[in-house]
Amino acid sequence: MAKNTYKQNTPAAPGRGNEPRPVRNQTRPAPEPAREPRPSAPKAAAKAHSRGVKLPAIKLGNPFAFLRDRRFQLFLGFFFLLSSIYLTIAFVSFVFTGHADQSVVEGLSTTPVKEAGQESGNWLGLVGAMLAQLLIYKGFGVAAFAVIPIVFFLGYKIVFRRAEVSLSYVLALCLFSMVWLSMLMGYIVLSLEAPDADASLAHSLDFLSGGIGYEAALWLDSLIGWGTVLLLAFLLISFVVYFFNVTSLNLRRSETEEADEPVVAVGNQPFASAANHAASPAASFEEDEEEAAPEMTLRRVGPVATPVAATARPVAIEPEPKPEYEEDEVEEEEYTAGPVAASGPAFSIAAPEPAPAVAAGAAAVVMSVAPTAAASLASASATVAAAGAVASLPKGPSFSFETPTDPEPLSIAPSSIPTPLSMADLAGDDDAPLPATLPLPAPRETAGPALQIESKPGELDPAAGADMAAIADDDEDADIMPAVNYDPTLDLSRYQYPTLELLNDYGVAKAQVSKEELEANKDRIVETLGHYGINIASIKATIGPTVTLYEIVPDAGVRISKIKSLEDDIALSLAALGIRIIAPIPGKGTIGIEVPNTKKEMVSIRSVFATEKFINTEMDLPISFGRTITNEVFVVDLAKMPHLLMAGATGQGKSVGLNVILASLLYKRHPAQLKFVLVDPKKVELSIFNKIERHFLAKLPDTEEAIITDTKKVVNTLNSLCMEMDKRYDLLKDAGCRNLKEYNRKFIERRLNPKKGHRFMPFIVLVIDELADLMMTAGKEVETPIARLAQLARAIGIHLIVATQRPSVNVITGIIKANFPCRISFKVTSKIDSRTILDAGGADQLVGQGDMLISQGSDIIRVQCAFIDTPEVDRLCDFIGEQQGYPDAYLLPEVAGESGGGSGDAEDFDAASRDSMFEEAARVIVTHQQGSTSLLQRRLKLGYNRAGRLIDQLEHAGIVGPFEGSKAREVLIPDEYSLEQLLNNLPKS
Ligand SMILES: Nc1ncnc2c1ncn2[C@@H]1O[C@H](COP(=O)(O)OP(=O)(O)OP(=O)(O)O)[C@@H](O)[C@H]1O
Repeated sequence: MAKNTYKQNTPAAPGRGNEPRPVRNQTRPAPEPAREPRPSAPKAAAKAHSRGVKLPAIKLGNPFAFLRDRRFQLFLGFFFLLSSIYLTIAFVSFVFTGHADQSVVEGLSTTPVKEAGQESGNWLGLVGAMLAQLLIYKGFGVAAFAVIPIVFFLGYKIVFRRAEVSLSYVLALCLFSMVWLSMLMGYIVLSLEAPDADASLAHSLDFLSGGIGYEAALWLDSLIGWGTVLLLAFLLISFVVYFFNVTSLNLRRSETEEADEPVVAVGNQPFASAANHAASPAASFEEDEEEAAPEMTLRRVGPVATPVAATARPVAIEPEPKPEYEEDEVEEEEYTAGPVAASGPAFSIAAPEPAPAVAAGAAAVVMSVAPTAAASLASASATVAAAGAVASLPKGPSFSFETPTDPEPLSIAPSSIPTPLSMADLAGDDDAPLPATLPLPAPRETAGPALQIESKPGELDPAAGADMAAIADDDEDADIMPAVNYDPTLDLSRYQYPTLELLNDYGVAKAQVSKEELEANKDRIVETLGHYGINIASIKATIGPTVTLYEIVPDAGVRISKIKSLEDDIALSLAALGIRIIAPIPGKGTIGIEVPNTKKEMVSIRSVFATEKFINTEMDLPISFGRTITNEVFVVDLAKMPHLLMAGATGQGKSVGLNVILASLLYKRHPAQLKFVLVDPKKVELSIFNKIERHFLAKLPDTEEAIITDTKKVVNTLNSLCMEMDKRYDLLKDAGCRNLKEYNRKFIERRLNPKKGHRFMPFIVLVIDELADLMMTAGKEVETPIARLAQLARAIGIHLIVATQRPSVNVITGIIKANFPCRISFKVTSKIDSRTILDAGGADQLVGQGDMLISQGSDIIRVQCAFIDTPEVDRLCDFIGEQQGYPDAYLLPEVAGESGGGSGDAEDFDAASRDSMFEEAARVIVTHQQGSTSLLQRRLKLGYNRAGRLIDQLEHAGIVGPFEGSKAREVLIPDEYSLEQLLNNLPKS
């Protein structure tokens, strides 16, 4: 990471009034010998700063904003559409009237326009005649007709906002055809002009080539004579090879036959519905040998791919006449049933290397980032320059500070460059997803080049196709790859990834710490440590979004443990909230003191999403949390975590944090690859995500709402997830895979048979917004499945994110904690809470508003969580929700006895048979935090039997845990307030 660090060493400047206290230890080693020369730009800015000149904020205007005005777009789109009609008529007319109009157009300089217009024979008047004359006669001859599809396509794409092929595809095809055909025609016309040829015929046909074609042919003819024909043929072949990505000439199945294959839609849930399985990739290697993956042959990736996505249900396929050569190898229905055949002429085949679209996307990233990075650098250098002024005030020990320039662009690309801001656009095609996000190499049918070839390894006898199927079926580890990869995103192939435009643009972030603040803090740190006899060799300050880290190098001989033991005293002396001491900073041997900035900088979600680190990440489930103290974007992979426990007192940024996690995943994953199970006992926090039910949510069968707000239903959902987990493990075992990634790869490569129950398995992320609520009402019943999932679900792609306001040991029990190695804490109210969640203090010292500590094993990192506002989440969900989705949410396995719930479920707690002293007994138990029958007997003066019955009822209500032999039962409700809430929620007798 590049940082601008300006170091300023002692000695103190003479004559300044407020020198720091003299440092006691005069024998400390001399500070760094030489003063680093500072670059001139910061120097100038430092001067400006010291003169009190405010540096102008760099603001990027948006001169092209009108391009996003939909009215303007429609105006432009219709203009192009009508222009294409106009050109067609003008060109056709030219064929009949062109010769006559020639003199009219050429005589325009001498004839008045009105007169010329009346003389013009073109059906579209003088303008029609001029256009045709320019493009056909002087330009490319009849090949100029190729301009029309380009103009039409532009209009269509702008008006309807969709297109089955990319603009670059149409442009490349039409422009090449135009130039090549024009040259060919030019050569033909030239040949007809040969002395022995019919001159009048040549003259009447010279419009065929146009001026450019004719001149080019003339030029070539003079250079290489009839070699022109060979050159033209060579150009054509080269174009076909590159444009259609031809890599093999295995033409056993002719292209025409392929093109005749019907387009088949695949069922809506490739992983859920049996119908879909029937039509899914298996087709190429079903049980019978005849189903062997046929030799892969040429398939066009053509413009008609989208019907696959547009069709909601599997389409019945009429058997086609079999191509003769296939008779021995392939059963026809099988061959045409899968998504392979589904594509017919519109089909793409996974290329082993990234499709050109990917490369284009990468280029787009670089290009788009450049202006932004420049802006951020400019702003950063301005800040650093200002900071330079501070560093030039030498006082006390060596003091330096750094304002890190951003490792990635700090700001987002200016909105005047709309295209780069679109995540989907970065892939090089409007319709394509981000290449980096897709773990699958398969290009989408709309994005890639039009024709790709994949052939079976050469050493295999083509006639042995049937054997291949048998091998693939029986030995799933066979090296032989079936020809075409399965694309799980095919059902929603037109799905558009959310764009950054949906998020608020807060402009370029600025460091908010003034030199006075830095100086004052430094002085106080030096002074305070001096009080305790700790002398400092140097201090370095790093300004982060929320806190500034003062990195201290103590004098030789000072023990770090001494500083650590003085943590509270130092914090008291500095008298600021949120001082955190890190002694030593891991891997550095220095001591860190984090002091909150008086003015915090808000880290916008857009600024952390618009970074290369996030855009180009290869992670499975990337979460871009925010920025670290050094302003680095903090991106982690949930798949590796593999679960996350989040705590924080109310109002400290937990809900925003959850939204950041969900938004990160929504930006980077396709609905086929990820499903959320959302549990929201607070009922309002996650309800906003209802709109994406048919895209990204999972639910139990026969439930109305995908988001679970009723705590009683949570137990069923958790049990259902456990069932899903067990099922997934069975499938993994059957497939001989160790984890989901391996399994899905195998499935995509069609090495697993859907008829044996195999399916593409999306990641499932379970989000529980308030664990305390659940533990209160269902206790062990939720704890057990949560612990089980947390222990086992990692390998099969089920990840848990559990949040709670109350990080007490009643809620975050030992068993839960043990299975969540990655924990996040926003500000909590006490050191004890901090220890409960992080196994360390510090979270109580945070400053709130998204300031958080992330503990992964032994490392604790301070991060300012990005901020995403509710309207932004709303827009994101609308954007996804308005697109075509699956017919229903992803269905989890059905749990037996679902409606009734298990024993102890508060739902089946019989209100009528409840003891009249039930509530009183509950209060006694909770007040004393002791679940014993004898306590009730004593306090309520009851007989043993009645007290025993009451305890049973309390267990049913989830207030006490189950019978544990001689020990008192565990009390599941931590305090009276929670108890009152629970009692209010119980059915009344
Ligand atoms: N990352 C952040 N950056 C700036 N401000 C934030 C951030 N996170 C939260 N805030 C501020 O704090 C307020 C409360 O945040 P949030 O609703 O996420 O708290 P919470 O912990 O979920 O509270 P509760 O548990 O009561 O729902 C927000 O409305 C916002 O103003």
